Amino acid sequence: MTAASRGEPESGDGLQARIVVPERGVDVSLDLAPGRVLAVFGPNGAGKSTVLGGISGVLRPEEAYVRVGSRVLTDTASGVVVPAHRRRVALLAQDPLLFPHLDVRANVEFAPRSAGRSRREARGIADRLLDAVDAAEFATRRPSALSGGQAARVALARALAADPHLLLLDEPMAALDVETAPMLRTLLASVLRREQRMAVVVTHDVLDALALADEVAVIDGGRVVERGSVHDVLTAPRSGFAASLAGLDLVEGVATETGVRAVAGGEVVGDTSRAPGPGEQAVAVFAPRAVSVYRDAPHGSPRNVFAASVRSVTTHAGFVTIRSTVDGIGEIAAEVTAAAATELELVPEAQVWLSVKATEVAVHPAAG
Ligand SMILES: Nc1ncnc2c1ncn2[C@@H]1O[C@H](COP(=O)(O)OP(=O)(O)OP(=O)(O)O)[C@@H](O)[C@H]1O
Repeated sequence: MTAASRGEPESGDGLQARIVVPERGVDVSLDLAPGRVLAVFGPNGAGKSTVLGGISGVLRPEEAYVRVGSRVLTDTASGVVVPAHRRRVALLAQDPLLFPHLDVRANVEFAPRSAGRSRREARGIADRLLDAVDAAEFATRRPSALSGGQAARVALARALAADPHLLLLDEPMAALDVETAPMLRTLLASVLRREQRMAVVVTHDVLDALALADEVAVIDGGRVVERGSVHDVLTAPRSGFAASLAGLDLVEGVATETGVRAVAGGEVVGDTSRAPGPGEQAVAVFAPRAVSVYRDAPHGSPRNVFAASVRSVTTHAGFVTIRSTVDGIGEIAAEVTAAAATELELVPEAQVWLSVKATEVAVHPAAG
């Protein structure tokens, strides 16, 4: 069976991967063009690390096809499995896993030396990369004398020293504190851009998508449920998970002539110019700040008016987010100013009315 007959492109310069691990409920196909960065999101246990393991070769899936550029690294159908260390695929996880007995420079020199580079060449590569990740001053230290953020930068330099065709980052910022993470993110963004690296970044932080990625994939329940440019996924999400990343409200259901009939029976009316045909799976998406909150039923005739019960009230930078439950629709978040929240006495269990103008609601096809 050829790659094409399995529905996979046969050649190309980018990444083509299908990872199937039935005992983990994972069946994921991913592709990526050269020089592009993909951010992968998904709930805990969705299968993100399993996919990276399959691509990097540290995991041997039952069924897999991995091609990076013109090299087929795994093809279980024809028995091809290139060992992890010969893939030119670098996997960088939360734990930097530096060699404890080597100093920082020797850690970075290790890959070029193993690839047959001279001592002088390896030294040049290490010094350039340590400089790029702003770690030149630690060159002679042992890993045990580095902070978490310093070790993460050295681990990045070490990964790049192997000149990988593909860089896989598994929550690279997760173990870092709130001051170090933005620094590493900025550094990673400039390194990836400058070196035109193809990379897949698994993350829970939308800032990583904004700073590092060109494209986003959402994995849920072992499947890719949403895929698109960072802009499209964050401005017009099609899954509840992507909507929560983007900070938008999303109501799932089926398309009607005028909007979306939610699973629980209520209807949200909206702009249907990009909607699928009536009866198809659809989502209604709107911004919490487009939701008006009242204590009494509003007058006039906005199309979407819902009686709601406040569940939680949280504040952020002078704005207040009110999450409420609406019968027949589900949970809706509204954002108001702190002044308005005080005036309306918005506290948990308050009974309120929510209204959203139909022109503020985008109706489009639901995710995969
Ligand atoms: N070593 C393992 N052996 C068996 N099952 C595993 C193993 N590692 C993960 N799993 C299971 O495989 C599924 C996918 O896990 P995976 O670690 O890939 O998810 P994830 O999306 O990376 O999650 P997280 O965001 O929590 O890191 C889960 O159901 C998990 O329990």
